[in-house]
Amino acid sequence: MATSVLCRVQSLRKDLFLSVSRCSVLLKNNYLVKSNETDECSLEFLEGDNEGIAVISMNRPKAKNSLGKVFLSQFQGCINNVKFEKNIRVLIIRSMVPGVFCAGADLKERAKMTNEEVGPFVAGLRQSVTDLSNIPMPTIAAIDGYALGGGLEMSLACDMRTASSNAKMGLVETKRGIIPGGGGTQRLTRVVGPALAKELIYTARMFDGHEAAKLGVVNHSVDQNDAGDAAYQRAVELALEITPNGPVALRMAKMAISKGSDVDLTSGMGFEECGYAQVIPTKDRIEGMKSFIEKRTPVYKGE
Ligand SMILES: CC(C)(COP(=O)([O-])OP(=O)([O-])OC[C@H]1O[C@@H](n2cnc3c(N)ncnc32)[C@H](O)[C@@H]1OP(=O)([O-])[O-])[C@@H](O)C(=O)NCCC(=O)NCCSC(=O)C[C@@](C)(O)CC(=O)[O-]
Repeated sequence: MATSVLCRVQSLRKDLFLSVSRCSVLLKNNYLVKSNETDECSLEFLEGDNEGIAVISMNRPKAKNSLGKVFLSQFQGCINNVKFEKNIRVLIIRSMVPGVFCAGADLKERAKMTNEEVGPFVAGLRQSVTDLSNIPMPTIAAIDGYALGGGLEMSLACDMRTASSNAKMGLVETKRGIIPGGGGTQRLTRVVGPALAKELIYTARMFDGHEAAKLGVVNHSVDQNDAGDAAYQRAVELALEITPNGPVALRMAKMAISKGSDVDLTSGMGFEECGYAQVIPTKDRIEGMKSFIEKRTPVYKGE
């Protein structure tokens, strides 16, 4: 069973407050537990066998999860809250809208903006996607449908991606007379290299989940199931391979790989050294060795 949460009581933002105030809430462990199905983005912490996994669910059916002002504000709220969760070891981003992950920029809302408004709005969108990429724990995007423009950019800001066979992905911005603005020019290039990124962006080509795996855009592709959530199920499986491992180690590995990928090898080794220094004083490091010697499963506490 999942516990849905929106945000910490102490950090309620006005827009989130308005959203929360419309739904039934109760206090639990310092969180406002929500049950408002009209929220465009919500955060939940899985329990039982899936404990340690947080899920951001996108749910804006009428506009195919496109990135409008309200959506982005709620998405940012989810990110702001999950990043401080010491007990969360993996974050999954999924859609609750059948057949679509995210349709990118909200083109109808954008059409009403003046030229002066567009630049700052896209800068905010870019920052939200960057905030997602900077979340300290491992992240997985579960792509069970269309992931276009900003939708694919959002998934590229995650550490890993799973996709279903019916997923359709693409940085289609040039078809709309713009360029990727949520980090796609940079992150797709880092994932597949400049030649392929250029081809995909210049052509605005769309590709399915299996093609995406062949191109290296996603880690795993799976045939879609009757429920339409095969990529999400694969993401949970992947998360469950990660959750038993040392939480501090996971975060330090992410930091070293992410920061190291942007610099030369020698500088990258510096990030590895910094990350390693953080795990040395942890109780989890001792537990890792002790459990091996005692021939039992380690119990990590993130300390
Ligand atoms: C996703 C499919 C294939 C589904 O295709 P479909 O299943 O045939 O559904 P549909 O096209 O009938 O869409 C259903 C409803 O969702 C709406 N809708 C759907 N997408 C959007 C959208 N983006 N913005 C606003 N509304 C959208 C659409 O207008 C329609 O509303 P209705 O006509 O029923 O009132 C199709 O709808 C589609 O092609 N959508 C547009 C995809 C697209 O071009 N996205 C923008 C990319 S540019 C970008 O993301 C820019 C960025 C982020 O990098 C930088 C920046 O912010 O500028």
